[in-house]
Amino acid sequence: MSNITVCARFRPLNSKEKLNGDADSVCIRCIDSETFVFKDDKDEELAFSFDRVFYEESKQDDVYQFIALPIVRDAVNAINGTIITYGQTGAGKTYSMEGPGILECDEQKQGLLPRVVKGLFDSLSPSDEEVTFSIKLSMVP
Ligand SMILES: Nc1ncnc2c1ncn2[C@@H]1O[C@H](COP(=O)(O)OP(=O)(O)OP(=O)(O)O)[C@@H](O)[C@H]1O
Repeated sequence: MSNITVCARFRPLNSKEKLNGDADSVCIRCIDSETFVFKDDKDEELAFSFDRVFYEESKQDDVYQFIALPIVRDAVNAINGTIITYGQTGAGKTYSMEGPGILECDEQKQGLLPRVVKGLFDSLSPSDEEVTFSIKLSMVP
């Protein structure tokens, strides 16, 4: 795998979209876990491939395991990593990064941020007394 991993994630339709009948106009068709087909307004189909495509039913933990866990493991060995979400408003960036609520939410729905913090502390080996870990956290709102 290259140094940069690029994934696509589709969120489920919300209740308003379902009421509007938007399910009929979904223009994405799954091919496999790396490729989807996008049907444009001229009904032309274009295939797009990524390192991984997370479809509507994907779990927060699937996203963590694939994207963030390798970065957490590297971070413990002093290798920098960055996770960036990109997409239009309402696409699910905050949900993927934080979950439905950063302070309280169902554990299964926790996003990358709380999982990374937990993963980081879980990865530190307390048995090796020769090694000192220093963790600094900064956030850009
Ligand atoms: N994978 C998902 N499963 C269930 N609900 C989701 C998912 N992704 C997003 N949502 C819901 O969709 C709505 C919009 O998501 P979110 O706020 O994360 O979008 P955003 O990309 O951060 O938007 P903005 O750029 O406007 O801040 C929220 O109500 C969120 O809970």
